[in-house]
Amino acid sequence: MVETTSAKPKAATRQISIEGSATPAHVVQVLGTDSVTLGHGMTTHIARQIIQIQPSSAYLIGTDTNIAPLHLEQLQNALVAALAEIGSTARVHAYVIPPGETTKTRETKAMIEDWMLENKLTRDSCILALGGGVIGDLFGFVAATFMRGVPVFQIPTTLLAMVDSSIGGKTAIDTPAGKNLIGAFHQPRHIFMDLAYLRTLPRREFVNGMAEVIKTAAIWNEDDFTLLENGAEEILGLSADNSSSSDSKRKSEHDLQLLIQVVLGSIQVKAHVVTVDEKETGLRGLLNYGHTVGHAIEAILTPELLHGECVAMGMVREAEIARHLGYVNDVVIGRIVRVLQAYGLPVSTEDKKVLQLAPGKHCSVDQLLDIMRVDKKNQGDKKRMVMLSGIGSTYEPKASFISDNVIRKILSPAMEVEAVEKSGAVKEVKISVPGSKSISNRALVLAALGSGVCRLEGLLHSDDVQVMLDSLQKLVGIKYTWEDNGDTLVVEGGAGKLQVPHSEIYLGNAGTAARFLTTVCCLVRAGEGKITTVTGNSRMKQRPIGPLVDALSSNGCDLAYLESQGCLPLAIKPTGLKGGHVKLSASISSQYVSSILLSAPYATNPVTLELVGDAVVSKPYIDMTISMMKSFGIHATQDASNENIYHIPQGVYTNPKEYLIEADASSATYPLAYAAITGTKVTVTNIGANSMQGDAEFAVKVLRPMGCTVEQTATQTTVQGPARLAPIPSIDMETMTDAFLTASVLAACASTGVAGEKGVTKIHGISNQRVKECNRIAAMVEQLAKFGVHANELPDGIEIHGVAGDPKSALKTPEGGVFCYDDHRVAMSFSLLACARGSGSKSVILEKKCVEKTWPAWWDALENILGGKVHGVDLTGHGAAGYKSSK
Ligand SMILES: O=C(O)C1=C[C@@H](OP(=O)(O)O)[C@@H](O)[C@H](O)C1
Ligand SMILES: C=C(OP(=O)(O)O)C(=O)O
Repeated sequence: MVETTSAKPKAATRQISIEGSATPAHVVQVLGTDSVTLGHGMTTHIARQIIQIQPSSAYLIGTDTNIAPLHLEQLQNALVAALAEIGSTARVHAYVIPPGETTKTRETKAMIEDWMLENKLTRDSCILALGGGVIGDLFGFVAATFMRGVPVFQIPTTLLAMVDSSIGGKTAIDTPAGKNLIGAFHQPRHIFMDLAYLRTLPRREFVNGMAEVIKTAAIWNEDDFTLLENGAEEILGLSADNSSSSDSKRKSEHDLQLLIQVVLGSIQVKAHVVTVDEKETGLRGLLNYGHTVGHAIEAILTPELLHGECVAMGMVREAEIARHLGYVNDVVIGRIVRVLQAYGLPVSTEDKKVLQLAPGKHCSVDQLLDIMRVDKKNQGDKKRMVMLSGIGSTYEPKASFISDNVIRKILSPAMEVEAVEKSGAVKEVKISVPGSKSISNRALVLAALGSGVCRLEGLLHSDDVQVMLDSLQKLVGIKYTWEDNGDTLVVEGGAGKLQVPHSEIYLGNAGTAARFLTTVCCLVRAGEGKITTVTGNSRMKQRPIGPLVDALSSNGCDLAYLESQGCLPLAIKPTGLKGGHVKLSASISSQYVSSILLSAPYATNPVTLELVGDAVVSKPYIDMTISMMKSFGIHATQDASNENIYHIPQGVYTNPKEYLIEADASSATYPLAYAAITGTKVTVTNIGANSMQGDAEFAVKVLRPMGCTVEQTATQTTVQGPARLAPIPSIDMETMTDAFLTASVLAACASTGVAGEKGVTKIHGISNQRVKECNRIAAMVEQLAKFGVHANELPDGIEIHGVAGDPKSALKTPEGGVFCYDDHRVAMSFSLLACARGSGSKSVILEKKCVEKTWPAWWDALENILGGKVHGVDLTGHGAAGYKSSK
């Protein structure tokens, strides 16, 4: 592997002062000469420089009808004045075309050329491309071929054109076969980037350019990437139509310096890369990160979606391909996704924004692969794309060859899982599972509320944690940095300082984040008249939060339901939490209890929390909360005479220097169950009896009674599956509710060993699983039936009638595929049942992406570590009606 990371070079740069501008400009070298001037308010300078660098008989400004009314006259006047200053009689012309990619054609090029010929422009003329990427590419290409080539100056007016297309001399037009397929390398004489132009750039266009800035940082420089991660709100505030920033604020020196830092960092990389590899024989190909998939998406979604938006989606997919190939881990994907989302860029073609902007358009995998066939980076029929090896580094110093099979697997919405063939000797597989969702989200709340710096090691990188990180950034204003290639997150706590966020707190379908942060939002005191909106996805808007809201309201907090009673979204006023005696009903979710516990130290008075009503569920999670609060310096205690009463002292969490997050015991149930269901041996190397998670007992309490050989040490768990799984007549899984789905698919394969007799397993204590990511009990009954397994609901659980005899012959093909109800645990559990089917059989698991809630790399782990076989399938298009998504 070629490490391209350490202190990678950027192009040489010097500062100059510009007449009439208070801000010094930066001059960047490309191909050994001063080629880019980046400054603010430089029209006069630009005009004088152009006529000095390139004395000509005529100057033709090429622009479009969007830019012309804003900037053309000013530039024309400046040129005329500059020419007059030196007594030149050179002509100044303008050619204005309609805006947009659709004009970047052979026809427009011919029209411009004919006009130039008619107007007697000669070889000593010069073209000035004033506009975005289309103008730069098109007028650049006109310049490349007019009279065998005339000089061109690039004057980009969009962020995208500044950081990307204006540098490097690529010029082109589009043809029906694809974008930029006909063109030439024609280096500009100079590129003038006047940041004042960005003041008129709409926010969406600004964000469009940020996609390329993010891309460049991702392949080249982690520090630049960190700046983008932490500065999203501020950087977005620099866009023109940002309502919260007035014109005067935008023009402030600090903002301008930040903008210069962001743009300069990016163009220095591009300038360096172009200098090393002008004609793109290797290194320059790295700038195409995200573009192989991105261009294919763009070909379908243009003009509704912009180039940067498509590249953003491409970056995520290409990073996922790198993860599948083992080059990067979840941390990298998490950071890429989070930073793109922070700037409002779409990260998947299923993104709400994409569906709104391009309704009715669909990117089928076959179509995407087909479009990729004409990518310029391809060698013959071999596709190439840029593989990251970390943030700021790439696997090769050029684009890598990737097989269609791999691309299909990552792009497909569904996964086909092959049955696992039993081989003779059992070999042991070792696997470490990702960090605990529950512990990650608690640790983040604690560290953000605490004082001092905390290094969180082993954090989970998944959707649920992502929404927590984003929200804390907004609520507490904390900044993060990553160490050890992203394995450690360094959080500087706010010591209880909180603010009403500028935008809504969106928590997807993360129960922990939604519940924990509802109380944190009540803690906010400053910001009278302002409101925090807490919301989630459509399922989260159905999941109950009423008991928590009731408890907080009775304590003087002001929360209002914005849609349905008892559910998100909520409007929360910054009242602070009064404290004292708080009564709470916790029979639906223990997360309500953890929520109040976590925030209680910051109440005005010490909190006594009394749990009332029916029995409390998921008690191990409450113990986990108390134990973690202790690690952060606050000792909550259970009342000596009433175990339903907790006393929480006031205080501020003291951040431990380091906090190690346990691996996820619920996730560990899947590889362990894989051993159980396939009769193989699996060791989960990072979950053992020492864990504070209830689900860590799954192996001992569920797998062992089912006939597995289980060895559990303090830190790891090994399971050897039996020849036949035995049913468990009755088991209470109240302390490990999330693991009941895993147990259910095992129970489906369990039999008594008596011919023709079905083994029945009854799971109790899990009734609140009806209000999780979906109604999980109903979901299991429905989907098990597709495999020919009968199950029925119990008031507090599920009864499963295992197939009599060998599951290999008894389990049927789940016709229409397994619906996952957008529930990660349904998807992971049924992917195991698919492994247990007869030789050669294949089962389709729809909505494969839902695993990203807690284990984004599950499919990679199933195939690359456990030894399962999976294939990407895209059932949309043919027979799609049968595959309705539950979303
Ligand atoms: O506090 C936590 O981290 C969790 C508590 C449990 O929820 P309930 O208390 O609602 O059962 C569990 O299902 C969830 O995945 C995580
Ligand atoms: C129920 C779950 O999640 P949450 O309640 O945190 O959304 C889960 O992970 O299974």
